[in-house]
Amino acid sequence: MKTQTSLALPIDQRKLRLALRPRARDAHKGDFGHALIVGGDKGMAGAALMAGEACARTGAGKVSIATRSEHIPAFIARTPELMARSVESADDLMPLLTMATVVVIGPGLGQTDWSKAMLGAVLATDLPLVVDADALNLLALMCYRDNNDTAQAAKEALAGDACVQLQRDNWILTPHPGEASRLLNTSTRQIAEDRLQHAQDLQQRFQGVAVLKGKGSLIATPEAIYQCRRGNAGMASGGMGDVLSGIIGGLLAQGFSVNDAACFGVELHAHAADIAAKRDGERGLLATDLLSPLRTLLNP
Ligand SMILES: NC(=O)C1=CN([C@@H]2O[C@H](COP(=O)(O)OP(=O)(O)OC[C@H]3O[C@@H](n4cnc5c(N)ncnc54)[C@H](O)[C@@H]3O)[C@@H](O)[C@H]2O)[C@@H](O)CC1
Ligand SMILES: Nc1ncnc2c1ncn2[C@@H]1O[C@H](COP(=O)(O)OP(=O)(O)O)[C@@H](O)[C@H]1O
Repeated sequence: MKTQTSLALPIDQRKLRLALRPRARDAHKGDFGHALIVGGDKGMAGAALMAGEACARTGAGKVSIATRSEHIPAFIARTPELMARSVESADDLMPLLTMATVVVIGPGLGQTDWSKAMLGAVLATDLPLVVDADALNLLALMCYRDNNDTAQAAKEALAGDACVQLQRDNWILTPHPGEASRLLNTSTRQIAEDRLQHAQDLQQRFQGVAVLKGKGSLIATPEAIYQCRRGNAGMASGGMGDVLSGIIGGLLAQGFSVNDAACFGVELHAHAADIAAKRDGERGLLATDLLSPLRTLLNP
C-alpha cells in the first residue's frame, strides 16, 4: 500500500495555540455565531444530537438542531441548551437558515425524500457548510446518477448542472473512505491505496476543504495538504464522525476560516480521543467521551 504521507504537512500547533487565546472579557454569545445542525432522520437521532453537543462544547454561541419532530423531547431532556426544532419540509427549514451563520448537514440525515429536501434547501444558501455522512452520500448521487430524483431536486435547487455547481469555496466535506469512494466513484480499496491523492482529488473536484478521515486523517485545502498525527483505534466506533462535524462547525461559527476550522477541528478531535483512550483504554471509547477532554484542550 502506498502512503506518500511525507508530502502532507503537520497541523500547525503554534497557530492552534494562538487561536485558542482566552476570550475577551466583554464577549457575548452573539460573537460566537449560530450553528444549525441538520440531520437525525428516523432511527438516527443520536448522530444529530452528538454533532449538536460537540458544536456547543466547542464554543459556538448558539446551536440549533433541525430534525424530525419525534426527536425533540429527547433532545431537550438531554441537552436543553440546544434549540431543537421540528422540521418536516424545506419550508420549515427556511427561517432557521435565515438565523444561522453556519450549517452542519449530514449526521444521521438519511437518504429519504425528507433528507433530500433538507440538503436541497441548505445547498441553495451561501452559508459556510460542514457536509458529512449522508449529505455526502446524497452529493455523490447528484453527481453520478443524473436521472434520479435527488439529482433532479438538486438541479432545481441550484438552477443548473448539479455536478458543475457542486463546488464551493466555503464548505468542508468530511468523508470517511466509504463516503469518499462514493464521491469519487471509486472503491474504498483504491482510496486506501493512495489516500493523499484521493484527498487532493476530493478537494479539486468539490473545492473548499476536504477531510479524508481514518487513521492519519488528511485535510486537503486549496493551498496544501495536512495530516493529523494523533488519534487511535478506539475512535473506530459509531458517532465519532458526528462529533467531528460538530467540532468543525463550532470552530466555523466562532470565525475560524474553513482551512483552520478543518485542520484544528481534526486535531482537537483526535487529541481529545487520545486523552480519553489514555485514561480508560481504547476499547469501549464512545464519541461523547471526547467532550470533556475537548473542553480542556479548548481552554489551554
Ligand atoms: N447514533 C447514531 O445515530 C449514528 C448514526 N450514524 C449515521 O448513520 C449513517 C450511515 O453512516 P455509516 O458511516 O455507518 O455508513 P456508511 O455505509 O457510509 O459507511 C460504513 C462503511 O464505510 C467504510 N469505511 C468507513 N470508514 C472506513 C475506513 N477508515 N477505512 C475503510 N473503510 C471505511 C466501510 O466499508 C464501512 O462499512 C450516517 O448518516 C451517519 O451519520 C453513524 O454516524 C453511527 C451513529
Ligand atoms: N483507527 C483509527 N485511528 C485514528 N482515527 C480513527 C480511527 N478510526 C476512526 N478514526 C476517526 O474517527 C472518526 C470516525 O468517523 P466516521 O467513520 O464518520 O464515524 P461515524 O459515521 O460513526 O460518526 C474519524 O474522525 C476518523 O478519522
